[in-house]
Amino acid sequence: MSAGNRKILEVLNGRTVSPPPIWLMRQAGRYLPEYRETRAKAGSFLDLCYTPELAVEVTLQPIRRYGFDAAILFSDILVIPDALKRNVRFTEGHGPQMDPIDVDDIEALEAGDFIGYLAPVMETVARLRKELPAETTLLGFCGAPWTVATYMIAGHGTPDQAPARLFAYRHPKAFEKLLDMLADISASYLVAQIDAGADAVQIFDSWAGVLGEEEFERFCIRPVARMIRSVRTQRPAAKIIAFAKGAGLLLKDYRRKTAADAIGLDWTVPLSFAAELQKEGAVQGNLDPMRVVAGGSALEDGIDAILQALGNGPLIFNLGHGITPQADPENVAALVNRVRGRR
Ligand SMILES: Cc1c2[nH]c(c1CCC(=O)O)Cc1[nH]c(c(CCC(=O)O)c1C)Cc1[nH]c(c(CCC(=O)O)c1C)Cc1[nH]c(c(C)c1CCC(=O)O)C2
Repeated sequence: MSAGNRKILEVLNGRTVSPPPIWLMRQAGRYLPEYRETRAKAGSFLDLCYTPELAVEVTLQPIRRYGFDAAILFSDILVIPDALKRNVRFTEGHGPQMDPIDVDDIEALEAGDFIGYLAPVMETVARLRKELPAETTLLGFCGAPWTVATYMIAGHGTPDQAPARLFAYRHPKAFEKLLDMLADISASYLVAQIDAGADAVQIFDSWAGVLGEEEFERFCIRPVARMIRSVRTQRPAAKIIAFAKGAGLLLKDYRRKTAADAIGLDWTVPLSFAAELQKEGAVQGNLDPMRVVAGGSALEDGIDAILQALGNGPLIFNLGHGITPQADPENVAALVNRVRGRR
């Protein structure tokens, strides 16, 4: 089977595939016992990301179990600040942490040989492309500049990204410089993943939803548009999914101005609006991850509503955000079967 038969690439080329192809954000993760087993063998979470043998194994686990149409490289969006020497660490129960960046640090920030530093990630991508079934699309990814910057500024996750919003108002020049730098190195990082064998890439802007209209334009649309232009200048055939969680009505602008091949939708996007967005190109989403935890009719009704509203256009079936550790693996099997029409 040639790459031309990979269903997700079909959809990214604007075609309708029926039933729609499916993968899940965070499909490799703690809800799977085999993930927890491999995770226990790695030292830290970053060791797992930087050990190709283990990263390949956890990427393949959900493909073996469910036969998803895409595998997503196992890594994290915070490998970029890690490569920028921000001392990133993941401690049990605390989420990610790193040294918070200030104005002077931004002036001094140098990309250095970040691609060399991230060579294990590219090796994971290359090994995956060799090991995956021919019909499975391999997705690379990175964080969008705004979302990565929120962690770099606070030094950890926060409920509303107040530290980054405040920093952006107080130090607009330094903040813009940080976003531009992240856009440029993230574009190079995506190009390196494509060269290593990724068929398409997704840009995660998980914190887009905390911004006002003007800030969304400056901090999300502008840098992501810059990244996509840069990737396409270097690799004209690149296929790109952009996921701006919580962007709501602003998704129309987001699609037009970034020119992404598909836009990811979270579960708060009304299906009638999603159908309107779909008239302008492919969409991905948008089942509430809690429906997968609930199972039963909550799961079935959620799936059916999406298929009914979006199944007759270019759709990549997905969740509206990552699957959570509480999800029952049996419910994921039921989800895949129902989307594929094996009720
Ligand atoms: C914001 C963000 C991060 N990482 C990511 C985002 C954007 C998407 C989103 O919003 O979910 C993206 C990400 N993180 C991970 C992947 C792997 C690929 C996949 O299966 O989707 C991807 C695509 C693995 C991971 N990244 C992380 C885990 C869990 C850590 C573990 O297994 O010990 C996994 C499987 C850790 C992580 N990494 C991050 C946080 C906030 C956390 C801690 C929260 C948590 O524990 O769930 C940053």
